Amino acid sequence: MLRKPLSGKNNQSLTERYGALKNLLPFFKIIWKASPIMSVSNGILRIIKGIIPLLMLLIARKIIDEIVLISGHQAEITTRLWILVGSEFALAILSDLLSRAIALLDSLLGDLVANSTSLKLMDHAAQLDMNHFEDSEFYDKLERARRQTLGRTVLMSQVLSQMQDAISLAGLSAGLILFNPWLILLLLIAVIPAFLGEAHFNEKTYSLVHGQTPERRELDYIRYIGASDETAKEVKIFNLSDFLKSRFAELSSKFYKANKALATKRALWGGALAAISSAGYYGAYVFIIIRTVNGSLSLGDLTFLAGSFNQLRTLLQSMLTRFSTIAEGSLYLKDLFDFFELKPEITSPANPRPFPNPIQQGFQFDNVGFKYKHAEKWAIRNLNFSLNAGEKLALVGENGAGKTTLVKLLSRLYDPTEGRILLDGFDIKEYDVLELRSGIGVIFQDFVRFQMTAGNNIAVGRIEQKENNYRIEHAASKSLADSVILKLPKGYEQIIGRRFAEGVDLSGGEWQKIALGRAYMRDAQVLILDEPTAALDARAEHEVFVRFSELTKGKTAVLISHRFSTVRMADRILVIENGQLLEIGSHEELLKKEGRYAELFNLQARGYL
Ligand SMILES: Nc1ncnc2c1ncn2[C@@H]1O[C@H](COP(=O)(O)OP(=O)(O)OP(=O)(O)O)[C@@H](O)[C@H]1O
Repeated sequence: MLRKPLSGKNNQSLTERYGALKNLLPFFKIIWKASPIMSVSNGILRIIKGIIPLLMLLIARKIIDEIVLISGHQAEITTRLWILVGSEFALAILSDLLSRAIALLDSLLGDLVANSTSLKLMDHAAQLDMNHFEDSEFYDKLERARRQTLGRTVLMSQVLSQMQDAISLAGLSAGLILFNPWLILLLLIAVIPAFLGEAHFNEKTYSLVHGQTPERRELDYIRYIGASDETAKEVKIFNLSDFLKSRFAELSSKFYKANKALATKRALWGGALAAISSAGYYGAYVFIIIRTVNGSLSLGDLTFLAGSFNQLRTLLQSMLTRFSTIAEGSLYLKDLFDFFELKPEITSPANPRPFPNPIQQGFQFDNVGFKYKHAEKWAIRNLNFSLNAGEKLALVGENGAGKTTLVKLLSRLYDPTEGRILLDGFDIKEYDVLELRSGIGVIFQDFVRFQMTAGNNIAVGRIEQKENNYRIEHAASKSLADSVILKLPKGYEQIIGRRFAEGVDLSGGEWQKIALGRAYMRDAQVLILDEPTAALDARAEHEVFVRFSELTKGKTAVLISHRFSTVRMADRILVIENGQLLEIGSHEELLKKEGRYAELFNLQARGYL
């Protein structure tokens, strides 16, 4: 849990901030891919919308001058005036329609972009190694990349609006420069201080949020354990609610204080800078009024200039402010692209060897050692043994001895830190990793209780066969899961687990029968069962074993168990201690040897283990 203060990361340098703008290019590629038609239409509509402000001001100027002209001589409205007013009206309607069409396109395109990015995120996360998932920095990256899905939709419309405003800006400034270039200078005085203020505070906000990611994850985690189906039982029994609440309050009040300080500063500075901005605007206004009173400008000119100056000020200010928000948004994009940059290390070779079917010789551990990332001690070291094709091997050892790690290495969830594992004489790295995993079925002791239908919970063993009801039901009957499922109100269609409406929870042993069903469903050449019967009652365990030889018939199998009644069914038993091989042999051989296995076996036989 949290140890360090909520200081946030140090400020980004200017180059780092604006350098992040280069991320906009790949971002626009993503938008383009989401829908080329919508992207183009959006661009065209915004160009048209960008020209309208200038056109409207020019017409307004002509209208005023026409009115002044008429009112001196005649009392009737001229056709020319009607046409001018009509044109302005038409432009106003067009502008409104364009705004709505643009908003619609933005939101549709935004949805498409958010969906495709989320899919890409899921896809990429699925390809990464287990190592990544054990790294807290990875989770921070993933979290930042995920959090910004909505922000990115906003970023897209902001960049497009920026382009649209740039078109309006170019038109209006041209008019202003033609009249008096000094007005542009006043305009800059009006907007630059406000922009610098905004830029500064955006940077501070980003740094604060960026630095708070680990704590925000902790906050989310506390919220989750405070109220979830999986934790409710222990939270109540151990009365953890106050403990969790106080941790939540402590963290959230730190967030509040840090955010409050920044928000207050931002408001104060924002107010002062806005006053400077108004002073610049009114300076220009007074200048124009004096020139009009002098008679150097017509009333139409006054309307045009005051209007265009005001619009330019608003435009520039929003563009500059938006620019720093865009720069900030691009920094978040960097988090997303950083995440996509993470590359898995466990990959298939360019020309993989065909996976043997059937396996001829089996696996061989050749001086295998493995250390988990960030761990000091070796989980497995100097491991030499073979797992012959068709053999049933049991792994025995105390908690933490390295049994599960060995299985993870065999299925290439990790690669050995030293030594190699051979399959039919070749390093398992020479085979296609997906084919290798497809040839191996592992049911872990901490198997996942998917909050899905009972049928799908078994089908995950071979998900491409999820429509094959016969195979699913057959697997369920072999693993004894069928008797559990038939009692459920909706049978195989019943959602199990408590997370969703109508979900029905199962007991630990019932879940285990479902998980065992996955092994039958998988029907792989190599079967690995990690504590397959730990939660089963005596009768169910016995029945599972009666079927076990059928399940593993003709297959290579690895069985991890602390129960010696299970272990003795294996052809050979490997006793592992502190990551090293201690003994290997058949049940009878090891008993005769009177080593560790015999000691543990006799202890259990006498009821001590
Ligand atoms: N993801 C991990 N990161 C760091 N160390 C780990 C990780 N998983 C396991 N270990 C460590 O590696 C060693 C071997 O663990 P492993 O899970 O293989 O033991 P095991 O024999 O399966 O134990 P058990 O009988 O309790 O299931 C232990 O010391 C454990 O703490």
